Amino acid sequence: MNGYYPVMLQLRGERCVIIGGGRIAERKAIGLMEAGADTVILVSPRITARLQELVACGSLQWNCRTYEPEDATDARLLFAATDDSGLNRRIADDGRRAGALVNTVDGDAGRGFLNPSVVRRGDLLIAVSATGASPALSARIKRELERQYGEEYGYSVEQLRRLRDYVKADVSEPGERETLLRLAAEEVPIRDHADMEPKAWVERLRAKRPLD
Ligand SMILES: C[C@@]1(CC(=O)O)C2=NC(=C\c3[nH]c(c(CCC(=O)O)c3CC(=O)O)Cc3[nH]c(c(CC(=O)O)c3CCC(=O)O)/C=C3\N/C(=C\2)[C@@H](CCC(=O)O)[C@]3(C)CC(=O)O)/[C@H]1CCC(=O)O
Ligand SMILES: NC(=O)c1ccc[n+]([C@@H]2O[C@H](COP(=O)([O-])OP(=O)(O)OC[C@H]3O[C@@H](n4cnc5c(N)ncnc54)[C@H](O)[C@@H]3O)[C@@H](O)[C@H]2O)c1
Repeated sequence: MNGYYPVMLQLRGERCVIIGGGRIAERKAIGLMEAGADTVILVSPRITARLQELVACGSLQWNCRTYEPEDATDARLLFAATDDSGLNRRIADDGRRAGALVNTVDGDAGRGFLNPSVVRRGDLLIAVSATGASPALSARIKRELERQYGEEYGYSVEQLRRLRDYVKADVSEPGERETLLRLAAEEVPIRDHADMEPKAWVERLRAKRPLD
């Protein structure tokens, strides 16, 4: 076991702090925003043009200066994303002392968290990691998954969620609930957008494979 444990973090309302403003900090910032993080703070004397645009439209806060240890205080996630590996190590130590989860972009992968490569299709989120052995392999597998799981999965997962809410409220027998939800998951992706009303869908599933 290499010690890595995958989780899905809910970042709404959580303070995410990125130290550095280069190409890699930009990728981390965009990944946070795609996840719906609403409190993202950049600390760097220089930032990329794309990051400047995001600051200008109010999506990110930018503290235009070099790192100070106080930046690590109260961060839920802290990214040490400068081009100075000694500094990245100090940032990571400060962050851990302050109780933050820390990502270090330059290879100090033994502690803290790593970013996986991500495919998003609405509420379907597929994350791939080679846990530092090969980011290039993670990116390649992501491209393969993007082809296999197209945009239609976004709509499908939305419908599956509605169906599940309906079934949880309306089907009391646990075995029947599980069978219906498993059969529905096997039907996706849904290409025909007609009649995905949960009630009608359940009726069709029951007709397709009658339940005891
Ligand atoms: C998945 C992804 C997510 C993201 O960054 O958000 C990510 N790297 C991506 C791409 C990528 N990064 C690099 C290449 C060039 C090929 C190569 O070097 O292999 C490519 C390929 C490309 O660009 O296609 C270079 C690189 N990466 C790290 C170092 C430092 C080191 O290890 O020493 C260096 C060397 C720098 C140098 O040479 O100086 C370190 C890390 N990169 C990680 C994640 C973590 C491990 C995840 C894993 O193993 O799965 C980890 C440990 C820490 C972290 O950053 O969390 C993102 C995919 C984006 C996508 O989805 O398309
Ligand atoms: N994780 C990955 O996927 C990955 C991929 C390639 C490279 N890297 C590593 O990431 C590092 C950063 O790469 P980059 O392309 O973003 O570099 P870059 O040179 O474009 O950016 C470095 C940033 O750090 C900022 N910085 C420097 N000193 C600072 C300080 N004291 N306080 C605050 N900010 C400071 C600079 O202003 C700049 O914005 C590289 O050195 C490399 O080791 C990681």
